[in-house]
Amino acid sequence: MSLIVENLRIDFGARTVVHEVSFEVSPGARLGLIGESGSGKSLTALAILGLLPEGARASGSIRLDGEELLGRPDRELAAIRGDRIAMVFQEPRTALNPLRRIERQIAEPARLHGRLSKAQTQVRALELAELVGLPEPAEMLRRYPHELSGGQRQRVSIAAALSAGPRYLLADEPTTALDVTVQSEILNTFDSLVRESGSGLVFITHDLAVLAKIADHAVVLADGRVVESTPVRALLEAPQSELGRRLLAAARRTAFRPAPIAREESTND
Ligand SMILES: Nc1ncnc2c1ncn2[C@@H]1O[C@H](COP(=O)(O)OP(=O)(O)OP(=O)(O)O)[C@@H](O)[C@H]1O
Repeated sequence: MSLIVENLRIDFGARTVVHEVSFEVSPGARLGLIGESGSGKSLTALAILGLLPEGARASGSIRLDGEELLGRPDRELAAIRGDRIAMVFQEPRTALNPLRRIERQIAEPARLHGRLSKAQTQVRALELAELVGLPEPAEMLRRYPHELSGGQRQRVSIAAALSAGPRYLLADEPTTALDVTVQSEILNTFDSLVRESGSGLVFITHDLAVLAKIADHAVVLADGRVVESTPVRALLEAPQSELGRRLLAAARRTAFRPAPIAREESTND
């Protein structure tokens, strides 16, 4: 049982943006995809979900518990999304439907995949809202996304992603769009929930300090290529790639910088 990405390549016409990327994650394992902006992290995650943008062509292999996903019709991939693999996106504002109450969005994957009655759905939504730390959860469930803060919206996205109990969870920089004080709280909530759920995690980030909190294994991407694949501890102690060394130096600078400066940089991100 695992999610295996093998020699994944993504092209836009004649331009190759992801080159022969391979990694594997099993339920309960925590893998981080780390690289600078434009290195192909998001496209790799979108390829796994079958959600690549128009014009992108993927080749290689993506196997979910033994089944090939690449080339599967969208109808079949849609049945897998949210159920066996779920994703938390960078920007919760766009990930949520503005016209639906929070309760419906949180429980949507569980309901869609046919596991719960209406009454059970309501109970599950409340349970998840409490789990992800939404304040006054019963009242929050009646609101619409625009009536929540960015951090609260991201908590809703995390609850929705975990709702159907997916075996694998992809998270694309789920805290970068948030204020720095909210970031670490949400990261902690996310971390403990994923641990409890036992889902396999693919966590995307450009920040080694964040990666160190959440992942056990790191796949370092530069210009769409894997330049290092190693336990996070080894990456923190002795990075083997040039990019690994740069990411470590950047993480050390952030860690020793006074808080107000770090906050200013983070909101400009
Ligand atoms: N729709 C598109 N059409 C053409 N090129 C694209 C498209 N989407 C992404 N790319 C290119 O593919 C490359 C990888 O993009 P991707 O979004 O995966 O990077 P990333 O590592 O997730 O970056 P970031 O950290 O900024 O989100 C980039 O060079 C980008 O310009």
